[in-house]
Amino acid sequence: MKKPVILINFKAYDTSFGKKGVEIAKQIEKISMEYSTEIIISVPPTEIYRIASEVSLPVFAEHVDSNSLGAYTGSVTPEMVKEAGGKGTLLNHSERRIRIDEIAEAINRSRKLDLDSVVCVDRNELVRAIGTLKPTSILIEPPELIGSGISVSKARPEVITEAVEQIKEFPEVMLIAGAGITSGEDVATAIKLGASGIGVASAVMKAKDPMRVVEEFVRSAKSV
Ligand SMILES: O=C(CO)COP(=O)(O)O
Repeated sequence: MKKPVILINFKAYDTSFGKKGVEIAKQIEKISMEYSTEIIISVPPTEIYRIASEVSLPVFAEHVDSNSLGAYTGSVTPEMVKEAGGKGTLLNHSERRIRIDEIAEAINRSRKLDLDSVVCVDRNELVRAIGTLKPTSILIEPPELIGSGISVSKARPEVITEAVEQIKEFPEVMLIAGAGITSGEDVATAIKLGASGIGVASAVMKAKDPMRVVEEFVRSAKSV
């Protein structure tokens, strides 16, 4: 993962899959190329293969299961994500919590497969505990701000600065921040507060013109 990290989490909006999902991914790819900036997208499991085949962006899973291969109906494992063309995974998103032992197992399996792992945490108290597991990155997101349009950068800047302090114990782990990011200013502020980048969903996936929004985010991230 390269700084500034811009991670767009597709979630499960009506724009997140099928033709619309591919269309948004292609628009994001255009901006990524134009500004020579890596943009990571995390997409639903059904879309990993299709989107990874259509664009050159790093495609992440929004979640993986940590069970081994075998008789586990419905599971999506790191091995499957890798084979589908994925480059990494989100873990423990507020909308998809998993246990700490599952997080540890998923990080280790991902690492062995050369997949990046981004572990979401909802509060500062978890940064150290997750940091010891050495994921590629920790994404801190106060849940009450997710999807609110009120950004963590403006409403809870101390969450970012505290997490940035705590992550210093783990120099190989990046700290990114998200929840309610809607403007270029929100992106720039998060980075100025010490984050290595941002995670975002609704401001892009629900936008009339997602390309314009992504362009504003990338410009702001690069301007810091
Ligand atoms: O959950 C998020 C990204 O993982 C943030 O969501 P919003 O950008 O919609 O607040």
